[in-house]
Amino acid sequence: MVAKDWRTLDESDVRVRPGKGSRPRSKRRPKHADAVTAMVTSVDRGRWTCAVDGDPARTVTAMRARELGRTPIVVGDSVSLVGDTSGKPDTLARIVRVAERTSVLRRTADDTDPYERVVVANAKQLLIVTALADPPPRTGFIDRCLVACYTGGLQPVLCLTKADLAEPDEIIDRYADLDLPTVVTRHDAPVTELADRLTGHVTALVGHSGVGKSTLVNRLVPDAELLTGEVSAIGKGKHTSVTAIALPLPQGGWVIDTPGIRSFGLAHVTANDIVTSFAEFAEAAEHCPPGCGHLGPPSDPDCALDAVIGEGEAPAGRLASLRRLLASRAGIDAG
Ligand SMILES: Nc1nc2c(ncn2[C@@H]2O[C@H](COP(=O)(O)OP(=O)(O)OP(=O)(O)O)[C@@H](O)[C@H]2O)c(=O)[nH]1
Ligand SMILES: [Zn+2]
Repeated sequence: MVAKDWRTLDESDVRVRPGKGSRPRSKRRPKHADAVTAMVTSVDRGRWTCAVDGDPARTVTAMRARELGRTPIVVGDSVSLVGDTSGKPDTLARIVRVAERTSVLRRTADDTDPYERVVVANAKQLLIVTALADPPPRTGFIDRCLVACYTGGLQPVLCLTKADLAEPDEIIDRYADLDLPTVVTRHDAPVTELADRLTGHVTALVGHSGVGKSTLVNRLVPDAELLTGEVSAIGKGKHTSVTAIALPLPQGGWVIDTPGIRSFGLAHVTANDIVTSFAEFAEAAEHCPPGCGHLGPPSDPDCALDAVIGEGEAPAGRLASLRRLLASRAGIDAG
């Protein structure tokens, strides 16, 4: 992946306040020299649960310090805490700083919220959970998740569940040109391969209802139901839907479940943002006409990406895959 300036991804609200992400925060640091670092594991209106030093055994409830104003703080954020960081019952620490994010996932805007807010920060990977049958795979969903990964700075991993019901070959072939790591699971076989891929990392999980995501989470995280239940109970019945929660893996690392997320927001993503993630095409795209959608003829007849294939610098399937992703984004724009 081509290096990007992730500072510009700091804001969850992409439609307004576009310049705020570059405001230096370092000024405040000396004031809180005694702060401890923690990872946000869940959010509930005005209260953030944080794992000190990323240790799931040391959780602290915190509020946002006044000086941060309305700075968004989401699951996965790395924060600095001051005040009572003991984590004892009825204590409250203060979040005084949010570190620059290394990756972001945004949820789509909807009727209740016109902005594509960041819901997960700093995840290294996104596990895209798709059933091979019952429900059948939705490739459009996978494609949009891939775009969210490539433009948000995450490594996508495809997880194909219910392999006892259907063969994975067709879907694996479809993504062959994207070098997409793929894990195939079934409820009657161990999840060792998947666990190995997740251990030691922070991985967000996404999948449609019924694909077997909860089944997987419960096998990967022994106390998952308990942990998720506790968080959901906090804001019950008060317009609160848990959109993300980090659950600790027994051998280290975290999975961030996203129960409230049906799709990721891509309205801010441009065709060029996607092409930039494909190193072999990024340079050629600079020779395209202004505003090129890179889809090739007939909509973009002068697109320079075809020349890369003509010169044998990339396989045709790779460009076809890239264009499928571009089309999936365009589909989002069309509503
Ligand atoms: N045949 C088969 N069924 C499975 C497998 N994994 C899960 N299921 C079943 O699929 C159904 C849905 O599984 P869940 O884990 O609840 O799916 P989910 O994606 O969490 O769905 P929601 O809870 O609605 O979000 C359940 O009836 C599971 O028993 C599998 O590998 N093979
Ligand atoms: Zn082009």
